[in-house]
Parts: sequence; C-alpha cells; structure tokens
Amino acid sequence: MNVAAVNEANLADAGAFSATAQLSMRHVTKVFPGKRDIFSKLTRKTSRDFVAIENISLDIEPNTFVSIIGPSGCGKSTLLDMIAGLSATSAGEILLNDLPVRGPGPDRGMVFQNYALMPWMTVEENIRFAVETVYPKTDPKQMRRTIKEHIQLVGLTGAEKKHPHELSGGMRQRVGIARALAISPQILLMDEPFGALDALTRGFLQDEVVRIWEQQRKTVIMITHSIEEALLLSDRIVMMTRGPAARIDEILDVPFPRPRDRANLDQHPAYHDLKAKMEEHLFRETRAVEEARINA
Ligand SMILES: Nc1ncnc2c1ncn2[C@@H]1O[C@H](COP(=O)(O)OP(=O)(O)OP(=O)(O)O)[C@@H](O)[C@H]1O
Repeated sequence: MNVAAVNEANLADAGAFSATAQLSMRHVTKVFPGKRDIFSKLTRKTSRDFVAIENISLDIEPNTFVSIIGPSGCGKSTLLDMIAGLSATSAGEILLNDLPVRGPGPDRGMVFQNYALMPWMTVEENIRFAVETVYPKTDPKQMRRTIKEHIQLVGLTGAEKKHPHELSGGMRQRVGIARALAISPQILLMDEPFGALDALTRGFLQDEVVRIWEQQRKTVIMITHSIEEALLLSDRIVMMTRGPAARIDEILDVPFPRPRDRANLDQHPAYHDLKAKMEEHLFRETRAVEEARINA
C-alpha cells in the first residue's frame, strides 16, 4: 500500500508534481472576504476574511477516480467549485491540461447532490438542454443518438418522457449523471452525489457508477462523507484537514483490482487498514472541530 503524506513541503521535496497530470492544483488558497461595508458597520455585523483553504497542491492523472473526504465544513465543495470554475482561487492556480481554469467549461461535467434538474423538462429534455447549451450546433440526428445512448447508459430507457417529479431520487440522480456525461467532459465532478439517497438506492447507484466507470474510465473527482463509498469507487482518496485554512493531510492509494464487487471488497488485505486510517482521520478532525466550537 502506498500511502503518501502530501503537504506542500513533502510534495515539492518528493518531486510529486506529475509531468503527466491532467489536472494540477498549485498552491491553491481560497479566502472568503469579510463584511466591512457601511451597512455591516452600522448594524455591527462586520466579519473578518475567512481562509477556507490554504496552499493546496495536488496532481490528478487522467482516468483516475479520486475521492475527497474530510470533516463537515472543511472546504471540500469550495475546492470542487474552484476546479469547476464556478469560483475563483484567491491565490495559486488550477491547471487543466496545463491551461489555467478561468471559469466553467465543457471539459468538466458536474453532478450535484440535489440533482439540479429543470423540473419542467422531461428526462430527455434535461439532457438535450445541457448538450445544446454547450454544443448549440449539434446535428439533430447526433443529438438524438447522444440522448438515447446516455439514457441507456444510466438505465433509464423507457423514462425519456417523464418529468423529475415522476422519478425517485435515485432515478433523478441517474439523469444528473447522464446529463453530465452527455457533454463528453474530460473530468466528472461529483459533489456528494448520493448524499440525499436512502442506503439501498445509494448502493444501487454506487454499483451503477462502478459499471459506468469501467466503460468510460473518465477522470472523476467526487466528494463523499462515506468511507465505504470512497473505498469502493476510488483509486486515490484525498483526506482534508479541518478548516479554517484546510489542507491535504494525506492521500491514500486504493490498490483493489478492478472491476470491483462490493461483496468481496473487504476480503482484500489492505481494506481494513485503509478503512481504519480513514476512520481515525475523520474522528480526529471532527473531534477537533467540535472542541474548537465548544471553546469559541
Ligand atoms: N460564500 C462563502 N462565504 C463565506 N464563507 C463561506 C462561503 N462558502 C463557504 N464558506 C465557508 O467555507 C468553509 C468551507 O465550506 P464548504 O462548503 O466548502 O465545506 P464542505 O467541506 O464542502 O462542507 P460539507 O461537508 O458540510 O458539505 C465553511 O466554513 C463555510 O462556512
């Protein structure tokens, strides 16, 4: 098992920046500015700048499934939003294929916890809308083929004309995944994609993602709170420290062979060791967050 400590100094010393990285985060910091305007002063509601993430560096190779875990509120979504280009870095830079990320782009597809579907559109209209937005000149025949293929990919054939309110949470998230993949992104970004689902549905969807990943082998960056989910899906697991000024504590390499089957994953010799490391990390960081709140 290759477990590497990856704070910035270690990364630089170990020469761990990769020449073949698809995505590179270099010294990334995010500061949310405090409120100091006149109104805030008058109402005595000023606040200080908040350093959410400080000096994070990480290289991600193509075709890798990376999970990010960390205590609640540590800055996982903040990091993913910056990769998506939805929010700017305050310092440092994010490079995609050596080019700086300056905003959202068709090279990154996003899957949200709350699905973010258009409620008045059917399944196929939701997917069409995404593809049309990114590639407005798509030939109608090609468009129909893309929609059909992706509905099939996520197992929703027959539900093309249904609206989101007619679908279960799991089915809605299948649409979310189909929509993100239909624009052919290089990287799929998933922010707690199964967080709103019950345990059984969550398991079904995880198995679907395992199957789809085997077919497509796209680079995926997924935020999750679930240790088992991260172990089932990932090649690497990035463990973030608590905030403020969250950083990467450690990256775990997950050596389980693929294709993976949840039924026998825990028989791998490294499984329990990795699980214990993640539990210990999350317990320690969450405990420290709680203590800081008590003493605040
Ligand atoms: N727009 C903002 N302005 C100020 N502070 C923010 C803003 N967005 C996030 N934060 C703060 O930054 C920190 C990181 O938030 P973020 O949502 O990225 O954490 P997270 O790890 O994704 O949380 P969770 O696990 O609960 O989803 C939190 O303390 C949050 O309150």
